[in-house]
Amino acid sequence: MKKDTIVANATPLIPSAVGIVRISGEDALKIGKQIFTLPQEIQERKAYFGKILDLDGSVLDEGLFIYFKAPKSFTGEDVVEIYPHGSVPVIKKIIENVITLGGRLANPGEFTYRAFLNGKIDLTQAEAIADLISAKTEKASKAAVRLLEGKLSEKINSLRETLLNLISLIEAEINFPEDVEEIDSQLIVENLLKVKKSIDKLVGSYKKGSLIKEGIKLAIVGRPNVGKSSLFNAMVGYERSIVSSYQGTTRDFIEETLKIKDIPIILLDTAGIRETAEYVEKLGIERSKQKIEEADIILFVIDGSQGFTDEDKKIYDEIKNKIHIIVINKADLITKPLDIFEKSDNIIYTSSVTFQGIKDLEEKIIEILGITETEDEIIINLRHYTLLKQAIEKIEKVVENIDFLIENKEILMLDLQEVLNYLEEIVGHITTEDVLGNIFSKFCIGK
Ligand SMILES: Nc1nc2c(c(=O)[nH]1)N(C=O)[C@@H](CNc1ccc(C(=O)N[C@@H](CCC(=O)O)C(=O)O)cc1)CN2
Ligand SMILES: Nc1nc2c(ncn2[C@@H]2O[C@H](COP(=O)(O)OP(=O)(O)OP(=O)(O)O)[C@@H](O)[C@H]2O)c(=O)[nH]1
Ligand SMILES: [Mg+2]
Repeated sequence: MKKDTIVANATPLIPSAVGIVRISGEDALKIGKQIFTLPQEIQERKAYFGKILDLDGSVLDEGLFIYFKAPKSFTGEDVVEIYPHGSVPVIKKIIENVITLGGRLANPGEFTYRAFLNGKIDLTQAEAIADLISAKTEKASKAAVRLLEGKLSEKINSLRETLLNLISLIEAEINFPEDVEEIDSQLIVENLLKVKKSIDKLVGSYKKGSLIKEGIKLAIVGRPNVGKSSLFNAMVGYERSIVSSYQGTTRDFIEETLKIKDIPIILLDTAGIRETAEYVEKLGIERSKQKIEEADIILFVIDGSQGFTDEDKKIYDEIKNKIHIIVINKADLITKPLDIFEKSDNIIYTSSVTFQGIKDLEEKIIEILGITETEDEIIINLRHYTLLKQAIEKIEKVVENIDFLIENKEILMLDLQEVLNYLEEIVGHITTEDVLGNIFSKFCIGK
């Protein structure tokens, strides 16, 4: 079946130095030749400078033209790229003309989808492209690039091989019981545990992966007037939140994003929690409590000059089971450390006046999250995480029931096949339309 030829801008439609229009499909070159002045014979993968023509032959712009001959292109199909200046009307006109000449506007993610269908990239690599484009920090882009380079695929493929070997041994025994040695369950268990260990490690990296990708929600919590908003401002670096000596200054929560050691942080200033609040303040306190629920870490702030009051204690009891750091603020007003918490490693003294302790607090946040530098693969994708978890669960069941399964090799086969399927789904050897639709619909046009 002949696939239609698709076209889209590969660069955003905003005024810029240079833009790219990408055409992919069987007619890419035929169409491209009608809208660009080229020599009679052109070579593939060579940049040509020339005029970009309108359909009436008039000149739209001058630019570059590159022809990537199938299958040596991003999509694996014939691809033509036209590089005009980054002028919005020019780019739009080129696309319109390509459509008039028989092309069709690409759906979001369709170039990448074709690269996947044509075996140029696997599913994890396609997902990596989306992650790379949307990465907000260098750490996130590095993790995505490793995925794009196929590092996860390599790992998954080597695990698949181990499973396939096991499956073929068992299959041989089922089909030719006379000719092959009986497999002992020890060997199966050993191999499965080896596979499980690798998967465990990947699964364990997901928390870090999602922190790197999505950021960390940090809520500043405490009773009124302890200096939450002052701390918030000190951390974001400007007077974002209103500070005053009046209790109940912050009514609604306030959110700002910042980076600590290249990790995106969503910092929340909340209303001081107290019981004797009036109506509007009460609404704010309700919101604070809701934000506490959603936060990854709580910065529990007390006023060092007043010590640990009964009111503090009440709030502390509500948050102490969540990951938290105790911030003893207004440290400039005290001369000796408070001896209120027996022995917690998670106490930091800060002052929003002298800025003492702010750096330590930031370091403590990173330490508490356990984000250390590693070169190991990091799972940044929920789909991968879910499938890996399912694979682990199945392996555990098999190991648990190995005595039964070794006597019932057909069932054992099916179980191992199921583990294998989870891994195949990750790289995209087995997929449903739904999964693919879901993945590629998240792309932007032109990708
Ligand atoms: N101009 C331009 N820049 C781009 C892209 C693009 O499509 N066009 N990309 C789009 O995402 C990324 C690069 N991805 C690409 C991947 C493969 C091939 C390619 O031509 N592959 C051939 C030849 C490989 C080779 O010579 O080693 C192949 O795989 O056969 C091109 C771009 C980022 N930069
Ligand atoms: N000396 C000193 N004063 C501080 C410090 N941090 C805050 N303050 C003062 O404490 C008062 C209350 O500060 P805020 O930051 O508004 O307190 P809050 O916890 O946000 O209060 P609510 O929004 O009412 O819950 C203000 O007068 C601040 O100037 C500090 O580290 N040292
Ligand atoms: Mg406040």
